[in-house]
Amino acid sequence: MEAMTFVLFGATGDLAKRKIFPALYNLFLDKKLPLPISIIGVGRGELSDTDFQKHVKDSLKAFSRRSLHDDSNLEVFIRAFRYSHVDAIKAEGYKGLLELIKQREEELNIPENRMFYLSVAPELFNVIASNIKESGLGSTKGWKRLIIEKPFGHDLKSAQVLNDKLSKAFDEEEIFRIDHYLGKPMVQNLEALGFANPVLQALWNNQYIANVQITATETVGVEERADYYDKAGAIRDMFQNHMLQMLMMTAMQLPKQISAEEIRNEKRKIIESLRPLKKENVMNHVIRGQYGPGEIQGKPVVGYTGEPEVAPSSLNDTFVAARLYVDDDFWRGVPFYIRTGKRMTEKSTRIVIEFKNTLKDLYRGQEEETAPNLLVIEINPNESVSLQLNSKNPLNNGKIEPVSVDFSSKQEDVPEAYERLIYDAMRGDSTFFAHWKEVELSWKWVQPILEAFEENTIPLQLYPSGSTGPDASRRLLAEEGYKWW
Ligand SMILES: NC(=O)C1=CN([C@@H]2O[C@H](COP(=O)(O)OP(=O)(O)OC[C@H]3O[C@@H](n4cnc5c(N)ncnc54)[C@H](OP(=O)(O)O)[C@@H]3O)[C@@H](O)[C@H]2O)C=CC1
Ligand SMILES: O=C1O[C@H](COP(=O)(O)O)[C@@H](O)[C@H](O)[C@H]1O
Repeated sequence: MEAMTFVLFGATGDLAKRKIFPALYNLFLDKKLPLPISIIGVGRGELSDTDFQKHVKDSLKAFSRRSLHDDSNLEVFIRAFRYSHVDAIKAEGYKGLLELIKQREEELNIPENRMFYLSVAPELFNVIASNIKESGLGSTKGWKRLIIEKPFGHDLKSAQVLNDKLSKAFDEEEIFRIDHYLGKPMVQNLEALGFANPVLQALWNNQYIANVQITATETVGVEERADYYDKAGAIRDMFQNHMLQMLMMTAMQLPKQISAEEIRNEKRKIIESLRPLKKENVMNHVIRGQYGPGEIQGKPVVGYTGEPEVAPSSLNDTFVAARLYVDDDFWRGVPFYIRTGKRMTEKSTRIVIEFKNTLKDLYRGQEEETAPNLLVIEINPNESVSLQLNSKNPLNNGKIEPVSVDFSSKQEDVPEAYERLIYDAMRGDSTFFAHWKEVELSWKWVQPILEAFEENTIPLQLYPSGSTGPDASRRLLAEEGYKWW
């Protein structure tokens, strides 16, 4: 991998501390960081390089997946860090930043390859990108790349405006839009599951699959993020990005070759084939929920509107379930059910493929009913792939019962999503980053839902904290004779 300068805007922030520094450090330990490397943190606070290096070290102590005990390497890693005190919205500060970048490039004898990571509030994305361009930071003899965090826009229009502005400073292939779900090992594994197994490949269509269920539930509530979350809701926070990305990854077809471009093309075809929703139809396909008071792990918790900094009258969605259809030749007629919510019974991200139960009638009249075959892909916190089959149980009078065959072994010490994604961006591999077209089409698809929620034309279903969500979400599946797995 080529040597580079890694400029981190928002270096004193929460994400940098919890995810980005630990990711860089673990890449360093795995010898996946190009050395020497120049890492420059940017923030408005007045920190010396030594203060900043201490801040990085403290973050690693608190959040690295590998401990720092007896780590003689640590000092080598920490010495790569410098700090630049810049108000990123003011153009004048960039002169000093450029000088520091150049000085370090010379000292370390590294080429002008520059990675700019914007771990700052989204309102700053376009002003920083434009300042990078105008100040000459982006005029390099090597390459330049931009990593940006979510949220990418607040709706279709704002996302388009933001993209237009970013594209004045960076080309599409230079922009790496992080969706951390695409860095999860099991989401990345979807590609191999579908493409490297002819058995599954043959069954991956509407002839054999009855429905697909994609779930991401959490036990946590809004935490300290009410300011952002109350304007975003589950629809923008999880559904428009992570959930639709998982849908695309699950439904895409085998590309002609495995490359970033081909895979992203296949994903795009899926989002293009999603049956559009009309605003007046949203209530038939989408459930909007909000958590009320309840219990999480035996402890009482307040409802959403009782959370600090949430207005008592807030109608914000903390739960969304929806039924979608991919109207292409492979998936026509197969419902995709998606649900995501906070303050639910368990933390679980999983994809369940329910196969058609074509042999159900064979056992009718014998007081037995076969369960459908299920392919269960556990993404978080467990990582596993299992297949539910039917088999006679000799310990129960030979009755047919579902058995689960597990194909995975728990891997210890797996790199975290941020490690994988930062490593990919450093190599220039954009396979697991969201292309602008995917983002735009996702916003386009959810836009009628945003409007229906805004206009309050669909009921807000309250569910108790610690439950599996509103009853209406179960009815959504029951209408077609299914249930959530
Ligand atoms: N935290 C998380 O778990 C997640 C965060 N994200 C996204 O990541 C981004 C960062 O989030 P997070 O770290 O939580 O935010 P924080 O508020 O914790 O940090 C913001 C950072 O931006 C810096 N900053 C703010 N204004 C300026 C400015 N004018 N010039 C230079 N630096 C500035 C702050 O430094 P200073 O005050 O010193 O200037 C601080 O380092 C956001 O886009 C967020 O949506 C996405 C997923 C999860
Ligand atoms: O992006 C986000 O994701 C987290 C859930 O991520 P996970 O990796 O723990 O499944 C969610 O809590 C947060 O609200 C959202 O912004």
